[in-house]
Amino acid sequence: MLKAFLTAARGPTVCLGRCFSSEVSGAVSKLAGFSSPPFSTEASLYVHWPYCLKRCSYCNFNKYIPRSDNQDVMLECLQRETETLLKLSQVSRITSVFFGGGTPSLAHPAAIAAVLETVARHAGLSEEAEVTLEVNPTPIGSSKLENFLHAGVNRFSIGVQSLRDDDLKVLGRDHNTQHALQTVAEARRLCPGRVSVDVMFGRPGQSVASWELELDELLSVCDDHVSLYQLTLERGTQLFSQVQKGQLSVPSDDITAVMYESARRILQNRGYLQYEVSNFARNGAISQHNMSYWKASQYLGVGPGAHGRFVPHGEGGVCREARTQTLEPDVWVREVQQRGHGTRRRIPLTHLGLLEEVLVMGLRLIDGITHQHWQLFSPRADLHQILSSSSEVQDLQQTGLLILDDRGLRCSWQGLALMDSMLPTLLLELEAHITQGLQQQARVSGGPHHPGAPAAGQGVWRPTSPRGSSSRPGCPA
Ligand SMILES: C[S@@+](CC[C@H](N)C(=O)[O-])C[C@H]1O[C@@H](n2cnc3c(N)ncnc32)[C@H](O)[C@@H]1O
Ligand SMILES: C[S@@+](CC[C@H](N)C(=O)[O-])C[C@H]1O[C@@H](n2cnc3c(N)ncnc32)[C@H](O)[C@@H]1O
Ligand code: SF4
Repeated sequence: MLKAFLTAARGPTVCLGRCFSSEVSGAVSKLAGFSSPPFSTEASLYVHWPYCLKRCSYCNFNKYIPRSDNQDVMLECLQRETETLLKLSQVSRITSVFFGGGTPSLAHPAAIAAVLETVARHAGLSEEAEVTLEVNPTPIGSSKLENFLHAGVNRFSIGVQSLRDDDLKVLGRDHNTQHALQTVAEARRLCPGRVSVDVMFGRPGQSVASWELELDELLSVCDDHVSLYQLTLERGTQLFSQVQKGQLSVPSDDITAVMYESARRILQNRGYLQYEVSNFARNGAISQHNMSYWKASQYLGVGPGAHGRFVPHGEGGVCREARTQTLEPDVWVREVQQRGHGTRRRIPLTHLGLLEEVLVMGLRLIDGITHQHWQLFSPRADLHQILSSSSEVQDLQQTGLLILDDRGLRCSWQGLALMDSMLPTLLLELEAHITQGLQQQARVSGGPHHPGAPAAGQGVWRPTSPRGSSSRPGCPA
């Protein structure tokens, strides 16, 4: 199963404030193969709320326990950074907004409303745009749901994680099963058809039989969207050291593979169609925002540690950049107050880097990557040209794990669970094809690559190493 998180390569960090003029970047693009993604004035927006009431034992996301109430200053800075990034990207329409964290349900509903107003003031935000808020199912979170709805939220993503009190304790959650059930029921009352639940499997002490029973219980109370994540032991977390010391044990890879397969079957039997490695929906309730990641669309990331991918048209940029905001909230606040944004890392994506993202993210989808979609990013080389002549790719097709046909490239049902092991082959073929093209181009134009430009594959975002099996969220955290 895929560990399909994207992680930053330890490539060169682009100096903040440096910008390419269109003319220079155009010339560099030609020789170094920088990306010119399809021109778009649209983007989705991710907003990170970095605070939690307590640390869950397994979590290594960017979150902090607040030392004091600084909601006012956080709000001011989130608004200011949203404004800055909207101007910089020249995006005129935001297609979806996702408030994630951390625990964004700790924010005042008025803060959520104010961020949405900022978006609407500086770019279009249509009435129909999906606006998701992650909710921790504590009594505090659920009592505010109605206010969040009035603030403009129209989709709730609830971190249920488990319906077993003992397991919730081991995970260090600050809710119990009763709280989770109440929150899901209240969210469904307010937002029918637009409630998602996150649940984790592969937890300490879990068996296949107990997991199947628990999932069945969850499906009888939940709404139309389920995200299923395999618990990943993250270095530096309490759970990691408990397992290292032998105080707790987690199911083996073979067992978690069986858990994943049985969950896929149970969800399918209950009418939830799998549309991505970790995501299942009934009645077409797929997550539009996450879809923008898997389709490699532009997105802005606002708040500490948020990630974005966009072309900074506002300063004459022509290639897409992978951007990360400063992680630590106090430092991020200072930076936003001083210069309007807390962007810490800017990495211009090469043509190869962009295509790698299209491939890695797109293959997570059950429908994979269509030829039309690929062509938007790679008008000159289609998927057949890049992959068909490779004997390794042919082997993957013959074993029934990978499909490359008139529709495009995708994993089979069986292949989706093994995508991690297929990616290196596909990425190598892609790299070889693009590098060959660049070498030919350099020979024709009679010169080496521009000295200041990263070579193809350098300073780009790469998939994590193909180890182990995991269905942790395919989102850019
Ligand atoms: C980062 S949390 C933020 C939402 C919210 N604070 C919560 O915990 O419900 C988003 C989701 O990531 C998933 N997640 C976090 N840490 C994980 C881990 N170590 N392994 C697998 N999934 C994880 C959980 O399912 C969680 O609902
Ligand atoms: C784990 S996913 C869960 C999504 C949920 N299952 C759903 O369908 O709505 C959400 C988490 O990923 C992380 N995340 C998503 N988009 C991000 C971005 N652009 N930058 C940084 N973190 C992001 C955040 O920690 C967020 O809590
Ligand atoms: S899992 Fe959610 S609530 Fe728990 S520490 Fe991580 S972000 Fe906070």
